[in-house]
Amino acid sequence: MKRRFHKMHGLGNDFVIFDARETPLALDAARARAIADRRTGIGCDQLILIEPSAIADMKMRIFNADGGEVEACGNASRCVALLAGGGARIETSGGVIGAAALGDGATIDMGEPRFGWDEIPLAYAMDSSAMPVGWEELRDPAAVNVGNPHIIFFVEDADAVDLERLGPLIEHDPLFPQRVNVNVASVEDGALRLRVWERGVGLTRACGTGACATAVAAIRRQLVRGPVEVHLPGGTLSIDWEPGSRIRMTGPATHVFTGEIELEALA
Ligand SMILES: N[C@@H](CCC[C@H](N)C(=O)O)C(=O)O
Repeated sequence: MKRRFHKMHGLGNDFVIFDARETPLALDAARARAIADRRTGIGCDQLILIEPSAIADMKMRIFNADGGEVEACGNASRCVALLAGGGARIETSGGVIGAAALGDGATIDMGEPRFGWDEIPLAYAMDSSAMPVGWEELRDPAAVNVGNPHIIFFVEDADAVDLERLGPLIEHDPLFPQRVNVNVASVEDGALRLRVWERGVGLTRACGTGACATAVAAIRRQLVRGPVEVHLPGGTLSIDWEPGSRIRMTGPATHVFTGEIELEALA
């Protein structure tokens, strides 16, 4: 049977989105990998499955290109908000988030960040706001869970970091029992320049949860004040947060095309 999908992106972080609210769709890791494969499948950074929810307007399930199911995706949340139109409460395995579509983008209430070492999670106890660890020139990071786990390094020049080499080393370090998304950021004129090595994908054009985690870590260190603009290779997000409150992320979402795929032909 052919299934309809939407190809969408948020700042170049791209998705294949299936609406499975009426007709269930079985997606395992092998099938997710086959669809995400840019040579033989449709190609995307993440696969998104919209399902019915008992506690919100809909449920969003997220699969990385490596087939692993994960808890949160900021850029996909804006795309799903655009598809839903208007406002929606979206259940994810990282928590319920609130979405409001606005023209060609959306504002998302991404919930409260978590800082406990066991909430990130880290393998052993330490202060997640100033971690006494380092990998080559990347030192003194902070870790934040915004539904999914992130580590953030503040550096002089984010563009100068060899993230393609260091990203996978850090992602797979035993300090992170669930692996981790790796962010390198520099402060520029009260804004943040950010590059992200995403867990289960690699370098992406943008990462919404990475922008949220980095803004929160930078505000906690008093490097910037919210709302802060976060400049990623694919474009800019605005992130607002103050200690004790929920994170708000605003940015664009783009519908590229609607297609059909014969799932049985894959994997
Ligand atoms: N691209 C996303 C994050 C997707 C999940 C991430 N790779 C993880 O494994 O946690 C975003 O925009 O937030």
